[in-house]
Order: sequence, then C-alpha cells, then structure tokens
Amino acid sequence: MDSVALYCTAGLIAGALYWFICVLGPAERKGKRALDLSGGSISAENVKDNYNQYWSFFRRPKEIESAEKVPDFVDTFYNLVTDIYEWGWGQSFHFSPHIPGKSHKDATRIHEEMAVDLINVKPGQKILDAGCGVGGPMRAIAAHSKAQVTGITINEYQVQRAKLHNKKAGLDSLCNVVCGNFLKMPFDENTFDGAYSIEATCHAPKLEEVYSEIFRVMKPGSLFVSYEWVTTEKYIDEDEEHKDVIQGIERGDALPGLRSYKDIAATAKKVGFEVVKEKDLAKPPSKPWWSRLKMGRLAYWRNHVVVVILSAIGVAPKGTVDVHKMLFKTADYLTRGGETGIFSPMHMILCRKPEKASE
Ligand SMILES: C=C(CC[C@@H](C)[C@H]1CC[C@H]2C3=CC[C@H]4[C@H](C)[C@@H](O)CC[C@]4(C)[C@H]3CC[C@]12C)C(C)C
Ligand SMILES: C[S@@+](CC[C@H](N)C(=O)[O-])C[C@H]1O[C@@H](n2cnc3c(N)ncnc32)[C@H](O)[C@@H]1O
Repeated sequence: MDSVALYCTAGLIAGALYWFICVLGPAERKGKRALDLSGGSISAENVKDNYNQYWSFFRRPKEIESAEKVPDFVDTFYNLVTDIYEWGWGQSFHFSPHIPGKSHKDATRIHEEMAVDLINVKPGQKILDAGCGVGGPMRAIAAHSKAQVTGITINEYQVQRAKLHNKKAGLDSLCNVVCGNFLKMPFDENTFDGAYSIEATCHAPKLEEVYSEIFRVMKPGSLFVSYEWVTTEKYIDEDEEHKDVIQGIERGDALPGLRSYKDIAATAKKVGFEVVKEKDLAKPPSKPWWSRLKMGRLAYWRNHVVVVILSAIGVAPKGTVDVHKMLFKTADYLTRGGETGIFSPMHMILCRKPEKASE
C-alpha cells in the first residue's frame, strides 16, 4: 500500500471512530456525551470498588433490610448510573406509556405534566419533588405549572447536575434542589401546597416512612401524587420465572424489595392520607412503556462497544463496563416484567392530606 492509501485509510478509520464515539455517542439527542461518563461523586479509580460494594448489599440481605444502610446504597447506585442514564435516556429517569405518533421526549413530558395537573397547583405555589434525580420532571412541571418546585435527592452529584440544567433552561428561579434523605427531610411541617414523586419512593425500605414524611411537610388540604413501582395482580410468588424477573429488577435498580400494588393505598391511608384516586397507568389502553427499552437494544449494544473502548483507553473509569453490563441486563428484566404484566413502574396514587388531622 502506498503512503497516500495508508493516510486515507487511517483518516477514514479515525473519522469513523470519531463519528461512532462522539457524534453517535449520545443515545438520546442532546444527551450527555460518552466522553464525559464519570462515576458521579466517586473518583474514577474508586468506581470499580464501589460497584463491587453495591453488589455486596445483595449478598448480605440482612444488611439491606436494615433501613439505615439503604440511602447509602442508593446513593452509591446513583453515583454509578447517573451519567449513563443521562447519556442513554435523557434527563428524566422514569418510564412513560408509549404514545403513537409522539416522540419519547413528548411522551415523557406528557406523563410528567399529568402529575402536576393531578395535584391542582397554582402559579407561585410551593411544591415538593420527592426523589428528583437530575430534575427532568421538575423542569417540565415548573414550566407547565409556574409553581415553585423544590426537589430533594440523596445524591450530591445529581444536585450539581440538576442545578446546572435548571440554570441552562432558565428555570432556576422556579426550581430549587436540595441534597437530603426523603425519609428525614430538612423542611418544616405544613410547608408545601402539593407534592409529587416519580418512580422514586420504590427506593425506600419502608413505604410508610417516606409517605409519613411527605404527609408531614404538606399543608392540610393539599394533594400528593406518586408513580409507584409495583408487582401487579399477575405476579405469582411461587412462579420461579416471576421471582427471577422481579429479583433482576430489584438488583439492577437499587431496590430494597419491590412491593405489591395492594400495599400502596393501604400505606397511604395508614399514614393519614385520604386516597382520592388509584390507577395503574401501564394498563391498556395505554401503549407499552417497555417498547422504548426494546427498541433501544441496538443502541445499547453500540453503547457497550463505546464504553469498552473508552474504558480501555482510560477516558471512562474502569468499572463503567461492569455498570453498563448490569444496566444492559436490567433492561431485559424490565422488558420481561412489562411483557408478562407482572410489574408496573407507573401505579399512580393520588392522595389528600385532610384539612384536620382527625378527619
Ligand atoms: C426509576 C428507575 C430508573 C428507570 C429508568 C430510567 C432506567 C431503568 C433501566 C435503565 C437503563 C437500562 C439500559 C441502559 C443501556 C444499556 C445504556 O446503554 C443506556 C442507558 C440505559 C437505557 C438505562 C437508562 C435508564 C433506565 C431505562 C429506578 C432506578 C428506580
Ligand atoms: C429513578 S430516580 C427518579 C428521579 C426523578 N423522579 C425522575 O423521574 O427523573 C429516583 C430518585 O430518587 C432518589 N432517592 C432515592 N432514595 C432517596 C432518599 N432516601 N432520599 C432522597 N432521594 C432519594 C434518587 O436519588 C433519585 O434521584
């Protein structure tokens, strides 16, 4: 091969690599770039150890049951996955029903706006986002309702990301983000005119603890809506395949134990809420929420190649490959949970804090 052909081939390979990693990198349009993947607040050299530590929680089930350890375990999980989620999914860390003719972005926004419409808040009122992630829902909700949203997340790295996105979106005057535990919130009682939580309370070891804390900080008469991760009426505990799918979902999503749909309203009533409405938003006529996961398979395979290359050349932390592999498997368990109908990530409950405690 003469030198011209050699240079051309090298140029083509370099161009293809650049396109594969940098241009095609963000699986979602305008998402985080593959080159920026990090371990959140964990330093690059500790990502692998933290990944192993994450798994050790599942090897010691007693520990996971002890409520005090769960927030730390969830925090570690979000240090490991936040950048990958943003890169490959976007800024809203939840599912939504597929809407024919609409993009994922629009379907996501519609699902978020529905939450704030349900709690009936007025512009300028104060609302709580319990478990806010990097604030995708918070920004859509603030823009739609003009309410003042305060989000809380256990993960410091997500606070930084959320604040950055709020500022870039010009919504920092409506959106405030706090790092803290939603089982013990740094807010006075009767502070908020409404509250919502999107696919977040599933991380609480006991639902009662997070619901009673949300109840405490809400004003009497105000509304709370939650999209809960549950096992449905189709789930059979004795079915080995069902058990395998649910365990796969718990392990790949930092869940101390998925709860049954039956426990949700019972818990809400137990802490003092009046249940206004309860509906599984995944049920027909809604179109499958898992179709986005299924359609993305080719992109996830491509993402894996990108992660392996970036890890090998030292751009992404070493443990990123393990984390990505775990998420790849999780996508499969979630899809199986959706297809079999034994699992729903959007069991909606709307509750009111009574005007008087004794009501
Ligand atoms: C509510 C929670 C998170 C729900 C979803 C936002 C995430 C659940 C599984 C995640 C993903 C799985 C596969 C990844 C893929 C292999 C990668 O290349 C790109 C990112 C994924 C698509 C990733 C994105 C976020 C999820 C869909 C839980 C934690 C309570
Ligand atoms: C799957 S993400 C959903 C985020 C956001 N609701 C969204 O839809 O984009 C779950 C969120 O709950 C938060 N979370 C979990 N346990 C928490 C706890 N004990 N206290 C505060 N936040 C918590 C996580 O940090 C994360 O931000």
